Amino acid sequence: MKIFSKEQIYKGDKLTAKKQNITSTELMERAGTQIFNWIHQRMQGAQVPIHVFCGIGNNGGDGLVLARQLINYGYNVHTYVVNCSDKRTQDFLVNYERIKQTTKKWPIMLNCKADFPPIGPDDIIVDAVFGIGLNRPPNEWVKSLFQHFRASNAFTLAIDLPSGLYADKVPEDEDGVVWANYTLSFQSPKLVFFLPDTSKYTRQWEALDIGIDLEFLQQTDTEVELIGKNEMLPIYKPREKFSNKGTYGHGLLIGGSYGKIGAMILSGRATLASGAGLVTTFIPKCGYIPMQSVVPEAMVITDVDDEKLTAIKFEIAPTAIGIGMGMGQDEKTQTTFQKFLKSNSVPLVIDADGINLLSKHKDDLKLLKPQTVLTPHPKELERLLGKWKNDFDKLKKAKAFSKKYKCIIVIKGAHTITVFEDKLYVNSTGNPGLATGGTGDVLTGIITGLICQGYEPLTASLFGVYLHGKSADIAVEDYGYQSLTASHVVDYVAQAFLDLFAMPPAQPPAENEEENL
Ligand SMILES: NC(=O)C1=CN([C@@H]2O[C@H](COP(=O)(O)OP(=O)(O)OC[C@H]3O[C@@H](n4cnc5c(N)ncnc54)[C@H](OP(=O)(O)O)[C@@H]3O)[C@@H](O)[C@H]2O)[C@H](O)CC1
Ligand SMILES: [K+]
Repeated sequence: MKIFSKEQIYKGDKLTAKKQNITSTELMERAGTQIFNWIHQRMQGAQVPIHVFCGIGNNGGDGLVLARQLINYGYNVHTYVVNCSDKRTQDFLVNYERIKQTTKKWPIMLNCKADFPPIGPDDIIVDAVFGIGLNRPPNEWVKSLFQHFRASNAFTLAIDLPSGLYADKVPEDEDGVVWANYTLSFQSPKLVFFLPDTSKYTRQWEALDIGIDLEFLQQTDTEVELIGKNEMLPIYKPREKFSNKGTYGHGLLIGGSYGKIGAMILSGRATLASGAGLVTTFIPKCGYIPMQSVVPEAMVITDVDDEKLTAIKFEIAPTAIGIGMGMGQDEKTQTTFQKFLKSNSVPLVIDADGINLLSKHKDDLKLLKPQTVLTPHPKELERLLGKWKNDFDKLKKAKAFSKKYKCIIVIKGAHTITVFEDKLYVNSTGNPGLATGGTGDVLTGIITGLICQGYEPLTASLFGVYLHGKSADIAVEDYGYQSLTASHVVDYVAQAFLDLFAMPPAQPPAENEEENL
């Protein structure tokens, strides 16, 4: 799913009105009606007090459309105008008139703290104060209003995005933002829903289709894309009938050190589970017996050293290599890693200590071949890029780094973001159960296995991240967040593949349909 910038959203609105020969007021009516339908479907007329707080722009206009429709359907509605500026947009004014003609209970003007209404914990707040038009921090009294929302503990539904949250930067003061339970966003979600600094402002979100011009949606290239099943299904490569293990590539995993052979076992198992034809692991001697015993499918080449890697040498011709898992940062390991980078021409995934060694010896970064995949967690990324001011700064630095070294950066996190040059791919699968040792080793194994099967490194990264998160999402149903381990994630990769083709559960026939059976 594309994630549009706010400039693109404004452009899409204009174009839609023009092409569909409708006014912007009609588009607002559509937007407000979609929100109304969403609420009405869930509330079915329940008389819970609904407080609709409208700003003075088009987000406020959406709120007024919603409030009018709720009133028409007999809901218990209280409408407020948060009078934070003397300006009014045209469509706000149209809908302000319309609501005044609908009910004698006119919207209440809020001008200062003394005007705030009481809000009960079982009431509902609709936040339509600011949308994508926010361009400066809210006034002090408006901030207090947002804190009043939060203190009420009422369910808060934000329209388009939580007020006080910018579409494209991190707010300075978290008290100046609405903390929403749910956000109904028009046409596509906003990037801020997925970033560690800003995702806390909405627990859940949903995108509502307001009929923006299809051609515009299809043809506009966005900087950000949300990756889900719909994006992954078309790239899936089916297994051929007349194929053999050679068809699906030979994955080589290099890493491990005394006490960290488990990382390599997990990676090895994951490379196999993702479909590689053959897997070889290159590990220190101490790992030979455990690896052969636990992963009988994998072949093993050992270093001359018992406990660490000192001389990476092999005579096989791998299709893809994953390196760095549990590898340690010994000086001798650094020397052989650098030598390896100089001579290697096989597609490469670098993880963990591989990344740490690159961060310590930044000159080695120029040895990376184009489309090398790096899979850092936030600390490893910081070592690589230096400190950042906030998430937008982090992404800017990551894009510059990716362009400089032509590499793919998989920034691991609650929503893993894969960065390649100027593009950002936000993953939609995964859960907090993945916050446990070894899951990163599994991810590296999966991505390496996918490259072995002919997926381009970028596609393999996106698909690998998606499958890894999906495995965890399925596994968590059986193991719960606390007990989920990296081994479970490997065990459930199969389910993640199968889920790509799972049919949605059949709906029971509607009553009148049943009669016709
Ligand atoms: N396709 C769609 O997504 C549609 C979205 N709609 C809704 O429209 C809003 C965007 O509406 P807009 O009027 O552009 O912006 P806002 O409502 O967010 O803000 C209105 C104006 O408020 C001023 N402003 C900005 N920051 C502050 C502040 N801190 N304090 C006071 N006032 C502020 C600013 O104007 P200025 O001239 O004063 O700078 C804003 O322009 C979108 O989010 C959707 O909800 C459409 O209804 C349908 C299509
Ligand atoms: K809002």
